[in-house]
Amino acid sequence: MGEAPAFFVDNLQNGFSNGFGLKSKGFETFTDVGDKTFVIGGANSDSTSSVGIQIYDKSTGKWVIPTVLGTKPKTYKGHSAILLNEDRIMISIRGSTPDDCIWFLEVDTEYVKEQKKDFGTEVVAWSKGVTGVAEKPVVISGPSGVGKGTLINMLMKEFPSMFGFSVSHTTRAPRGMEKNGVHYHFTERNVMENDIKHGKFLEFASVHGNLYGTSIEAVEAVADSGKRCILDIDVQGARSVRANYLDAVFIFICPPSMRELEERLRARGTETEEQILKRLRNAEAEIEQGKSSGIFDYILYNDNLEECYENLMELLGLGGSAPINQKPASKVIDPPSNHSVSKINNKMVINCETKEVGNEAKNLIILDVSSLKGGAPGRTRGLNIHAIDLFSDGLNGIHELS
Ligand SMILES: Nc1nc2c(ncn2[C@@H]2O[C@H](COP(=O)(O)OP(=O)(O)O)[C@@H](O)[C@H]2O)c(=O)[nH]1
Ligand SMILES: Nc1ncnc2c1ncn2[C@@H]1O[C@H](COP(=O)(O)OP(=O)(O)O)[C@@H](O)[C@H]1O
Repeated sequence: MGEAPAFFVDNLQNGFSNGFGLKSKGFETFTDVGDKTFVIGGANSDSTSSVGIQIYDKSTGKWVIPTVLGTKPKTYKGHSAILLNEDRIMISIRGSTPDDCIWFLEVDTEYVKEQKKDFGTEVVAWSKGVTGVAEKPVVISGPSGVGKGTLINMLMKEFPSMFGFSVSHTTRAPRGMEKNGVHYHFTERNVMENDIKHGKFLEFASVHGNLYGTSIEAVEAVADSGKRCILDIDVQGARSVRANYLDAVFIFICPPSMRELEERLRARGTETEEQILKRLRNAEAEIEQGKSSGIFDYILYNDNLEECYENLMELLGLGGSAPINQKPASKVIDPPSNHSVSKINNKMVINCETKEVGNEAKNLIILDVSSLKGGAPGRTRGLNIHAIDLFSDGLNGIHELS
């Protein structure tokens, strides 16, 4: 049995009385979850404004402005909204770019419940909906000077369409050849601390006296491009990723000896004597933890560089003549400005009216949401999408998009 459309944004236009004494500006949707009503949009009638969110608590009769986490939709020209699994609202953005049209606003998921405890406020969290499921990221750790960067560069050079580097944020100063946004996002400590507070980082750590961290966006942007993400992070960061987040392959790179490590660090010539000594002092503890903490799935010794690289490729499934299974970038859909959303069992139906010259077509986009993975603070992956064209003479065809 089908269910009635949950909400059509068009119903609210032209001063529709919303029952809350709130003057509609034409872009809001109202979604009930328990005794709360989530009012999405309408913060600003400017067509390019970002989506505002307010919560009406029916039990207290009060309005609440929640803490909003995650990356929001880039553009906002109105939307349709529908409740999914009682804990998130699926939102399709009108006339947006194809990679930016399906979003989820989590309102009562496990992640949101945890964040509510931390913030002591109402919390909602955005995550972008994408098709496909990303390959496991690769976390590479090891002491300074062991050769992590060298190995990662070799991998990225040989398989440029397969791997993408997670560009970390750091408060340390750039080295001579380092480019902002390529090697690191070089940033001020107060800016980074504020972003950490607002849940934008997957992990962060203080290393050799500076703050380093992986933003959620850095990892997700690589996955969105259909590539496998490589993270070069310290042991503390690897521990956090292991504990909090994702299924990844964890690799620790060990030097053949402390003496060799020192020689490599000095030969690299990028640090002052004081910085080299600090890195060497920290290296002993890092190696100790890397070998014994149970964080890492593999330990590789980087004595001979070529051999170590071969071993790295082997454990990433690239050894010998292994085929390179390049996954296509996630496909997403593009609902036109004139659309609405409804729900039939566990399928979401986006109903699009399109007027082509000499041809009036109705296009249904069916989203199967039964195997969603992930969610805030990253992406909601695994959307299964089918498009159905209905022309005036009936069902014309079904196109599977993913
Ligand atoms: N936790 C964490 N560590 C990072 C991150 N980015 C880099 N690091 C680690 O910070 C340490 C210092 O990195 P860097 O200043 O580039 O010096 P290098 O290791 O001597 O090349 C290394 O152990 C990196 O793996 C990050 O985003 N998070
Ligand atoms: N197996 C190896 N043998 C000799 N030198 C190496 C080896 N691996 C890396 N190096 C050199 O050691 C220095 C440190 O390597 P780098 O990749 O910058 O380390 P990390 O990123 O772990 O700090 C670089 O000058 C690099 O060319």
